[in-house]
Amino acid sequence: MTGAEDSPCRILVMASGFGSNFQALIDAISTGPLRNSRIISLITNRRNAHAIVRAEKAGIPWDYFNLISNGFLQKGETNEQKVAEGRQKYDAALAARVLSTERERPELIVLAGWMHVFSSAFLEPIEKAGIRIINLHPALPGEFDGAMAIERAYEELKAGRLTRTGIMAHYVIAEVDRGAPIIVKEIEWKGEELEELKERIHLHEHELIVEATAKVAQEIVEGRGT
Ligand SMILES: Nc1nc2c(c(=O)[nH]1)N[C@@H](CN(C=O)c1ccc(C(=O)N[C@@H](CCC(=O)O)C(=O)O)cc1)CN2
Ligand SMILES: NCC(=O)N[C@@H]1O[C@H](COP(=O)([O-])[O-])[C@@H](O)[C@H]1O
Repeated sequence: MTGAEDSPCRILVMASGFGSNFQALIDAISTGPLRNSRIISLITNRRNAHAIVRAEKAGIPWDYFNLISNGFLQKGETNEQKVAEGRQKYDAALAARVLSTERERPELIVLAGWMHVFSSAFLEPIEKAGIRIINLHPALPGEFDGAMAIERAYEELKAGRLTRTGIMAHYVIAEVDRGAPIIVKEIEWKGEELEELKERIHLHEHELIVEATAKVAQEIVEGRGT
């Protein structure tokens, strides 16, 4: 890489859990497939997320920012209006945190097991700043949107209503898991139990998230200044 036009794509990863896909991205930067990128930071909404340990081992700055712990919603609140208001305020504050002039600004946000549904309060300011958001989802387009996708697919496979499931990386829009697909991979069921299927799916996910992130990062790097 020579000038600013060839500097690595600045990536912010958001993860809520074990972080094996985050680790796949970290490893891909050092081993080559993601050499066009740099992970500038991790944001997690779960203090016990193992993704934090991975960030610390990799020397990647991380933030913990939680809907309840950071005071946007009372624990156990059931009033729908209060919950909606709290989520909107959290989302707006999270966007402000991402866009703060006190931190390096990302060009791409990768959701790697981020378990919080964004409202427009996050999506709009991020889109206005020209930052793309992509998400890894363990299902095929239009199937099993939302959380627990693999478990729900497994029930359909066992019932004989499906013979395959799949995974995808997609752009993030307000409608959950309905953004334009970037890469889609079908995964045939081999008759295995749920945990074995999950393990096999996760291995495919680790490849797909790197491939999709590298593809979008390259488009960003090549599109700078155009
Ligand atoms: N507006 C969007 N937000 C998010 C998207 C998206 O496509 N549009 N993708 C998700 C990731 N995701 C599936 O890929 C997903 C994650 C979590 C949930 C969910 O129901 N979350 C619950 C809380 C669940 C929990 O804390 O365990 C919630 O937010 O209330 C659905 C889909 C990321 N965000
Ligand atoms: N709807 C979003 C969703 O279900 N994402 C899923 O969370 C897991 C994160 O694993 P990880 O923490 O080991 O990367 C992955 O299976 C990913 O597809």
